[in-house]
Amino acid sequence: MRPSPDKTLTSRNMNAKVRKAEYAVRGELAIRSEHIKVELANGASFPFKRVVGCNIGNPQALNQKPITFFRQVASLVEYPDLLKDENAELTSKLYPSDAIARAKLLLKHIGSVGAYSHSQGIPAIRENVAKFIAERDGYPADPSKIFLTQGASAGVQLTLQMIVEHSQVGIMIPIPQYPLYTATLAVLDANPVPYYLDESKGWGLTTQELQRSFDEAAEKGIETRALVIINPGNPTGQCLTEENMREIIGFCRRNKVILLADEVYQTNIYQPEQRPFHSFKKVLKSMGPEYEGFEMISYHSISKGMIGECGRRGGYFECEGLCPSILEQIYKISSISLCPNVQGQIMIDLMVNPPKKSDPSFALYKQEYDAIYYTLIKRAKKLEDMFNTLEGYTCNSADGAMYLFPQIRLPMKAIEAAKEAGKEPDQFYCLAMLEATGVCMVAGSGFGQVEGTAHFRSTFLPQPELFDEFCAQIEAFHKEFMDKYRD
Ligand SMILES: Cc1ncc(COP(=O)(O)O)c(CN[C@@H]2CONC2=O)c1O
Repeated sequence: MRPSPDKTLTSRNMNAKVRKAEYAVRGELAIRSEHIKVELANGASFPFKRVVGCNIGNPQALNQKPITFFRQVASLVEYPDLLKDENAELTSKLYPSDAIARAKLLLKHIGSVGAYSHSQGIPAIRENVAKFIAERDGYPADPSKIFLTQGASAGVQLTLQMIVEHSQVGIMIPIPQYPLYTATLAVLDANPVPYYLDESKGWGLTTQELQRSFDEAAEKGIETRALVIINPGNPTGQCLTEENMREIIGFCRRNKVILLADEVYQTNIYQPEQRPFHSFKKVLKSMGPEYEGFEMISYHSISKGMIGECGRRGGYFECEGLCPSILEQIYKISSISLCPNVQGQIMIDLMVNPPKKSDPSFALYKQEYDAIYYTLIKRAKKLEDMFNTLEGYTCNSADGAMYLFPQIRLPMKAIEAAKEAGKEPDQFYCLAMLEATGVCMVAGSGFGQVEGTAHFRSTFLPQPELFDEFCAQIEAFHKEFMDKYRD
């Protein structure tokens, strides 16, 4: 397409695949919420005092306190002079001995946080990740098959790039799904192959639905090569049973599909007795030698859990059953970006190797970790219960992750008004909520949903001291909205 007279690059002649990509978590609602923040700061009046960002799982943006030990180590490696003998007396007053020891050990492996590291990630940290995986699962892990990344997002994008050979390749994704996947597939010009989670069964997943989705794609000439499983689910919060996981692995093997196991919420587990987290690595290895060579990639991140160090951009993926030549290609692609940022890698090390019971910092670490964990459980339940009292709402509980995804049944008048405004009904509802309360959600249409249904996703992260106000604002808004559009 010819560029316009004064610009070489325009939205018309840019890469059409990039133009097609959408990421609702930071889409229209998030953009409007940012504008409102500026207007509020400039003295504009709104029927609320503050914007509450429930659109993104970003705990520290909502005043969640970072884990003290992690920040102590991070600050020491950032300014190594604090570790010099001449500063020992001052530093020992400010920092516990195990934080000082950890910082020194890390610097022994790293040299400087300002230096490029190994492109696959610092070997000593990858060894700690492998130890963590082995202890978690009871099966060995190989550091040479672990890649540290700029958040799990970068790992997902890199590995999908490896798999998508041409525009007939299909990648199976859950509906509802986290839009990192559809956005990345759009840029790669690949085919999202949707399989539906069953809301009436707690967002359950059946192999019958997987096979239906796979076969339907095949009939269209799509060559499905991978299956994305998000466990615990985002936006839906469900946690898979071991039996279901074995069935899923069986489906992948029968259909020669690589399993992409997104497990970034593996410690956000709120019913550990009834629905504990099982890694796909553990379940796979428990299925015995006939599954030798099964191809799988598992992802983890420092952005979630009780850590919430989203801005540092740290994550990893573990490769299972991939050809050595593919691992070499993954390394080559990783090396083009030189290395993941070193402070993010350090946070991965701290995530997989936190203070132990015998360490001076363990008591504080456990106290902080548990405090965050139990308040997440409490807020999840409170918000779920509130949603289920609202007219037209039904909301499944969150077994895990950081979100609730209520279905909303809106009056026909509201649906017609949404159509008039050129919006999906749930987007229209969320925009109205934002303008009335300052609470920013993400419409279900941004995650995919059964045709004719409407949902939105809310985090349960607003700080405990504001949570009652937050809930009351939504209740009041919803009543007013339903009265306004009552059929
Ligand atoms: C399922 C899932 N996978 C990967 C990521 C990426 O994490 P990194 O920060 O490690 O790249 C996220 C982030 N969750 C987004 C961000 O906040 N809210 C969300 O839905 C996620 O929810």
